[in-house]
Amino acid sequence: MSYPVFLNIKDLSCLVVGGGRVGLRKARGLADAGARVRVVEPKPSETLLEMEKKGLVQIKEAEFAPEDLGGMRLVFAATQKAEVNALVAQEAGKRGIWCNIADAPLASDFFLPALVRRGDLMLAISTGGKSPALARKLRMDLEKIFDAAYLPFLELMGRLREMLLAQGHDPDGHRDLFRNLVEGPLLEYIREEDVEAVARLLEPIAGADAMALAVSVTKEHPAGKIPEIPGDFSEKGDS
Ligand SMILES: C[C@@]1(CC(=O)O)c2cc3[nH]c(cc4nc(cc5[nH]c(cc(n2)[C@H]1CCC(=O)O)[C@@](C)(CC(=O)O)[C@@H]5CCC(=O)O)C(CC(=O)O)=C4CCC(=O)O)c(CCC(=O)O)c3CC(=O)O
Ligand SMILES: NC(=O)C1=CN([C@@H]2O[C@H](COP(=O)(O)OP(=O)(O)OC[C@H]3O[C@@H](n4cnc5c(N)ncnc54)[C@H](O)[C@@H]3O)[C@@H](O)[C@H]2O)C=CC1
Repeated sequence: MSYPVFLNIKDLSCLVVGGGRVGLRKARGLADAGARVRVVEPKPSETLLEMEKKGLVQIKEAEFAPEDLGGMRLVFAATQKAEVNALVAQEAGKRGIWCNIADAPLASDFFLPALVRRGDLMLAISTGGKSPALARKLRMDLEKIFDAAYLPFLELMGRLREMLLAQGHDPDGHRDLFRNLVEGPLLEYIREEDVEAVARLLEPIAGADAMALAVSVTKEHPAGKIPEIPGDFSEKGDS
């Protein structure tokens, strides 16, 4: 039985051993979450070198050596060689560093879910390592249900909550209000980019600011478009 968490890894030093297809995916996810990513890879690909140019990762062009683990908090063993991955895991274990092993789920300290991201909304899917192909398929199914409109929808809910909490705390009153908003037609109006209808729903809370709020949320985040979201590979379809 695993324990799900959302880690704050901003500025955390993370090591990816092996920058092939899998290592690259892990490195990208880490960089998108703001980690300091080092990749140990004797033959870096063009894509990996591009990432280094953009300042997303730092490459050490060499084979893994245990001293690479110095100062690291998370490590990903992602070479195609089982014995190298096992060595990485063993050395990380000695140092108390959490390790993800690409070819040995059961020996890993943690593994990664498939992700649907819509701004701060994040759905994580795990099959406990039984079927990554199923995790990927479910991710694609969920992307259709949780479409781009969820991004402005959640932005708006966040702003309304801020406004109300600034006016004072009233947990009981707020609960009903927020429940009605998330269960009502607001999402549909955002999807249709119907600014007037959104404003009408917001009026009881935002008063004179309702229209400005409705415009800013729908114009800043038009429902039809998903902006580049850190950590979002979901739109790329493939893994
Ligand atoms: C245990 C885990 C460890 C970890 O990496 O954290 C792991 C392990 C392994 N994956 C393997 C294969 C594939 N992995 C994918 C895809 C993803 N794999 C991911 C996670 C995980 N993979 C962790 C468990 C997650 C869970 O299920 O709970 C995802 C969700 C997230 C991510 O990696 O970012 C990402 C989907 C992202 C997306 O698309 O949204 C595909 C799909 C494809 O490419 O089409 C295939 C081929 C099809 C298949 O095998 O199912 C093999 C080789 C098996 C072999 O040799 O045959 C192993 C090793 C083994 O099982 O021994
Ligand atoms: N966890 C996951 O999501 C998945 C895991 N896998 C497993 O992940 C592993 C890697 O798969 P791919 O990325 O497709 O392989 P790949 O062959 O594309 O990449 C492996 C990389 O490791 C590098 N490497 C080899 N020896 C090294 C060393 N001593 N030090 C540093 N780097 C070294 C190679 O130069 C190569 O670039 C395989 O064991 C595979 O079974 C495969 C698919 C998905």
